Amino acid sequence: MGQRPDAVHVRAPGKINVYLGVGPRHDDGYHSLATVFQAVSLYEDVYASAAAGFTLEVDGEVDVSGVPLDDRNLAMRAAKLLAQTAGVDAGVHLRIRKGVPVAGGMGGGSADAAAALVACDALWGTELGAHRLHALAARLGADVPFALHGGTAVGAGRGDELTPALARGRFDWVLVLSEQGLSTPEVYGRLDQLRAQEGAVADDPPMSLDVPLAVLHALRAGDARELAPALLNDLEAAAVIDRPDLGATLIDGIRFGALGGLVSGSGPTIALLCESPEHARAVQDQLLGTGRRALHVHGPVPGARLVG
Ligand SMILES: C[C@](O)(CO)[C@H](O)COP(=O)(O)OP(=O)(O)OC[C@H]1O[C@@H](n2ccc(N)nc2=O)[C@H](O)[C@@H]1O
Ligand SMILES: Nc1ncnc2c1ncn2[C@@H]1O[C@H](COP(=O)(O)OP(=O)(O)OP(=O)(O)O)[C@@H](O)[C@H]1O
Repeated sequence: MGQRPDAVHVRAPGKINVYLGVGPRHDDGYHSLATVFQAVSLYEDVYASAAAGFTLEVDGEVDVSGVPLDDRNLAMRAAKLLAQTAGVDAGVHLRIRKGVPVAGGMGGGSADAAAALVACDALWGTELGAHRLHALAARLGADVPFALHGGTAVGAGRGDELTPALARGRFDWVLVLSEQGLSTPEVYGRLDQLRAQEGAVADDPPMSLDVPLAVLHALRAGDARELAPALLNDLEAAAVIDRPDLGATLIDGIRFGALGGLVSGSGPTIALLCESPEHARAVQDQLLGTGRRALHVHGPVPGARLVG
């Protein structure tokens, strides 16, 4: 056991799926993925302090009314899973300050879970190490390992089998937020329906599930112009069917000069790729002018980290 602080602060990022290829659905309800995550500069801050039991409070810069405060909360589940696994006989009070939109397709809850793992590991001095923390993260949700990892990474399997991707420089994104969130399982379910309607049948040859070389090359080159035409999200049609306004936002983003754009993860956040910070601010201003909520972020940024 290492030194035990009374309180710790961990920061974890939201993410964009720069590429999201969705393969077949398996019997466990999960789909095989070929995805590229990029962690962006929109953060969840988790403050953990020593306590007898397990308690939680949530506030933030985004609407937090949809966030559960009981055992359904991913951060709470992360703390309890770590305590159980490491045989810790202590509690924690977690305060989550959310900067990532709730149910926005940017992995905010997953970032909370990753941050809670790192925070409780430090608070309790369990020193589990990166490998075992990753294994716990994967049990909490498909996006949680990436929130620990951060940077830019290729995700296979459920999205939890990660390989770091080389990415040079920085990429500037404008995010357009929605007031109403989308449910991740419902969006995956809608994609299955669309595919069934298109006549895809169970004994079709397996879909090819690889991240295109064009995506990896553009990231390696740090070239937003090269990356823009390669952005793709197989969940986009399923998200846009329920939310036609997202299609209009994408069109406006391109009309205002973004190099390209896509729905982030299961949506409804839209991510628009820009060439430079100045370019992103110009696109952001135009979107703000239409009354939309638009933020300028950049990636890649690190995964869940102790602050201070
Ligand atoms: C859309 C993405 O954000 C893209 O990174 C993720 O695939 C979703 O990751 P997540 O929210 O961490 O997902 P989980 O909490 O593990 O699963 C929620 C639900 O999403 C669907 N799901 C998730 C991941 C995956 N590879 N296939 C799926 O079909 C399943 O219906 C699952 O029950
Ligand atoms: N710590 C948490 N923060 C936010 N939502 C949480 C949390 N724990 C559980 N939830 C539940 O999970 C749902 C989706 O949360 P989240 O904000 O992570 O969505 P998301 O960013 O779309 O997820 P992903 O991109 O990983 O699919 C919420 O509507 C809420 O009911």
